[in-house]
Amino acid sequence: MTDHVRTAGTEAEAPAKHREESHLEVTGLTRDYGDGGVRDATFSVRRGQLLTLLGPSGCGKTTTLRCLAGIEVPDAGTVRLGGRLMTSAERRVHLRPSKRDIGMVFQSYALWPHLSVFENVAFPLRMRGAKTAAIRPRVEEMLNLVGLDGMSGRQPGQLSGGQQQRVALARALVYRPGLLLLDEPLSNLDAARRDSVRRDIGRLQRELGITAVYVTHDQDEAMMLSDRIVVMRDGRIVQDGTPAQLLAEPASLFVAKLLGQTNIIEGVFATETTESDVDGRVRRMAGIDVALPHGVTRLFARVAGEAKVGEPVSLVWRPGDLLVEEGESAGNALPGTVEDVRIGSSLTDYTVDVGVARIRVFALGKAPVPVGTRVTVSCAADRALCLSR
Ligand SMILES: Nc1ncnc2c1ncn2[C@@H]1O[C@H](COP(=O)(O)OP(=O)(O)OP(=O)(O)O)[C@@H](O)[C@H]1O
Repeated sequence: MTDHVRTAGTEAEAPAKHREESHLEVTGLTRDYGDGGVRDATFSVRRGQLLTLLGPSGCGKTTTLRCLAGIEVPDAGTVRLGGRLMTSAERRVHLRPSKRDIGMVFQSYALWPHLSVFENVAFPLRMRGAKTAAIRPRVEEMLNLVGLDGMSGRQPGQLSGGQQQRVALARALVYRPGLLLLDEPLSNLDAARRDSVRRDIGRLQRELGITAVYVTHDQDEAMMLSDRIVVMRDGRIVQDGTPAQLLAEPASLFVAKLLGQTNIIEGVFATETTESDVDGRVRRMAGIDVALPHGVTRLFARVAGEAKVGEPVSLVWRPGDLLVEEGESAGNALPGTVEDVRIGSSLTDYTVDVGVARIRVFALGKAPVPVGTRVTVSCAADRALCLSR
């Protein structure tokens, strides 16, 4: 599934073509705090792409980012940016953060409160000795790009959280760094501002062609922004791929659950068949026996990860893939009773009690099925997943 480069050798051994493709290469990165940190992380990011480190709190995302920034010194591994060695624990190479050509955006904005918006954004240019005449147009261009033209004279305290984060973004990008690092930049914002700042980050990163590493525990942010996602758990990388690959082929239940709302139905992997998809790839399909109150029913799903016949497995149905119909229904379906209906602006959110589980369904239907109705919930077999428990 990986289309990125894993380079195990030294800089001299890394093939030139690979170095060209991978703008950032991280190999065997380890920072051991005893009880936490990051272990043996290997991943790479192509030029102009955005990679997200996704995982629950404490899984090592920030530690990894700090090692990339040079704020943290790893115990083992290498970090190479644009072919240049930033860190090699083995060779005792460790470039200071200011020597790395990296821009950073933090959850806390980290603006200088006593400086104006203009001076905050101008700061990295002044640090690098830019001429005063060159500073004004660059700062104004950046403020324009983040939608803050006309606010350059204000102090950070006179701005909303979203505006402050835009200033931080402008400051990080004003000297066009080779790499942009973002650590949970939306966490302090309310839902509406989060959405608009997220869009701006995506647009700017694409328009400026910046290579970026983004840290979050929010799967929606990761799915919407990323070219690739690296999933972390307990300090280790457990899977990486494009958002579509991870959704379609999660390697474990942990990854499937992390990537969004899931309904889990327990069963036993009873039969296996294979079928070819439209691209001619052979897929494993499982028949899963689920024990309902009135007997066993067999449901079908694509096999993801390492699940094997005879094992207890989890059948994963995603709420957006399901259909609720009144009465009986043939196919890959479970009977149940509508327990709750929430009508949202674009979706109806059902909870259906199927005896062995409560199933959430996000449906587009305009005339919702009322609470108490006997229904069937169905899922196309190629949308359902069979994963080891
Ligand atoms: N300076 C440190 N000293 C000791 N342990 C640390 C230090 N920094 C982080 N840790 C531990 O390392 C683990 C990973 O921390 P890290 O901040 O990288 O996680 P995270 O995935 O970014 O979490 P969050 O989403 O909560 O920010 C945690 O168990 C944390 O307690």
